[in-house]
Amino acid sequence: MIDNRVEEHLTLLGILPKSYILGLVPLFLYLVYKVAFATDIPHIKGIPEIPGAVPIFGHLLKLGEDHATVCEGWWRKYGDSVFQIRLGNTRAVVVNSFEDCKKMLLGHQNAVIDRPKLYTFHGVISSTQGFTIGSSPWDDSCKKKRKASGTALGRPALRNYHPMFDLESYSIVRDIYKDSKNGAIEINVRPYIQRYALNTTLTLCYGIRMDAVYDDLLREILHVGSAISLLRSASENLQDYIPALRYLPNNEKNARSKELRERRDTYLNLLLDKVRAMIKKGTDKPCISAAILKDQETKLNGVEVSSICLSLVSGGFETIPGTLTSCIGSLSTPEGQVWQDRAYADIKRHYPDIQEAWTSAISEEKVPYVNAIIKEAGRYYTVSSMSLPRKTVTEVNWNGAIIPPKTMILINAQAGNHDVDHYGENGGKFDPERWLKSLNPPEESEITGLPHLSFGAGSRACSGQYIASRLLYTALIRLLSTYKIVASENNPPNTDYVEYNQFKTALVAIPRDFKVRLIPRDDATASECLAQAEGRTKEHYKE
Ligand code: HEM
Repeated sequence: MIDNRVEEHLTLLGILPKSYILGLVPLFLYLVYKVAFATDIPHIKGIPEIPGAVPIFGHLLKLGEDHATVCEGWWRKYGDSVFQIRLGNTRAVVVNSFEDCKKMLLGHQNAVIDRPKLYTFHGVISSTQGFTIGSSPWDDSCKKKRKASGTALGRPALRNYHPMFDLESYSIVRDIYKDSKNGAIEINVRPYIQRYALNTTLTLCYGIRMDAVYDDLLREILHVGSAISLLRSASENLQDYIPALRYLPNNEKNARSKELRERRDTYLNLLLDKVRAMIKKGTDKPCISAAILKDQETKLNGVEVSSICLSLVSGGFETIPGTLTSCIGSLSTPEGQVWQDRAYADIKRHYPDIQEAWTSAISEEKVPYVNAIIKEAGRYYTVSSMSLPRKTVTEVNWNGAIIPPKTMILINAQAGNHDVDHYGENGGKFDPERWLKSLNPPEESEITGLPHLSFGAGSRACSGQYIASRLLYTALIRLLSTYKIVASENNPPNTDYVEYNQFKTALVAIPRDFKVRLIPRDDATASECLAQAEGRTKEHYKE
């Protein structure tokens, strides 16, 4: 209400006539309503909205830091697997059960092919190197980038990478053998796996790798990448959904984003410069950036090349370590000793000579028990718990309710992956044997369709899923055939599918640190496997 004295004042001053001021009141109230309650997409009829949204923030405060777990709780509390929420000024549809996630991603794959643009990530962090593929809206440029990455990461391309799988997985065992004094000292396996994942994508993109686990450039890339992943979640970035916050003085989010952007630009430019220099000297290795830089006919521009390399580097360096480290955590528990023994017996069944297991692991994924462990690790530890957000390009008719174009769709992969209606009563437990139809001998169940939601599905599914499976497989075969892995008594792993993650706000989970003790299975064979791998890789990579 406008106070009478203010009205008189303004009227007396001759600024506004009284009737005019009264006329402005509804406009003012409308504007207040608009700012406090309005969303990009109006309420969607026929899809329940979670109660308790507050002005301006909507459900953001209720969602807290761990959106996947809170949404899973809402699904169970209110009984609707699909519901709408308000993230500040943005309306989003959240999908929770396995069947509904599958139906949204596969049944409506053309309609949900787009990705939303967010202020902090797209507007500030990505303003120089372009968007990663996983964050690019669906347009011609994204199509070209997805095609190029699909070629580099597809199943047929894997055979070109055998020497790289050999070298990088050998390096894990070589260094943990050395640093743990062949099992005498407990170690944290994550840094070795981080180097494994990062070296793989750096080799693919730039033909460059770092041999030391604590190499400065390697650690800088990992540090900046993780810090950026923290800036991509809704709970960290209220300014993405409440635009007024962007204009606060001393905006720390923007300052931090710019600092990280500069640090990322520095190493991406350095890597590309190294490739240019190698091309000039004729010493460049086969890799994506050299191929594109040398190919004058290429249809990709400079920003697109950077974006592809950035997508591959950031696509793998946290997802692989998150999955593999947590998987090793579960295998190292007392219960996990049985799984390890069965996996070892299955490796020996297929490869009575362990050296053959080492050499074959780079080119074929033949051991059913190890495949079962990999599927279960992917499902149980849903490292990207809310997947990557999607946006509708056309209407989606969801059981009669019309979800309009441009609506944000959030796939709660964590909820779908632990859905007891799909995976049975023990859906909340880590159990590799759920993927086997027989144990003696282990035989994989035939899966038609989607085993789990961790790689997404449909039109924007993970481009790196085949290479990811091979990386997990090769490393596990070599580790499990060399060591029995036992959890540290003082620093054991947290194997809860929510609590294993130390940063709930990050886009990709970062497992809490833990240590394991490694008990050598057969010293003589391990030394022989390492010596042979060293010989092979030296021969292959000699200048
Ligand atoms: C365990 C390992 C991995 C997991 C759990 C994972 C998970 C995901 C998820 C959930 C998505 C979004 C899918 C969707 O919207 O339906 C995605 C997209 C993507 N991933 Fe992965 N990823 C992994 C490894 C990798 C690797 C190793 C690479 C590259 C070397 C990679 C490259 C990509 C790319 C380029 C996209 C974007 C696809 C698009 O938007 O069109 N990923 N990944």
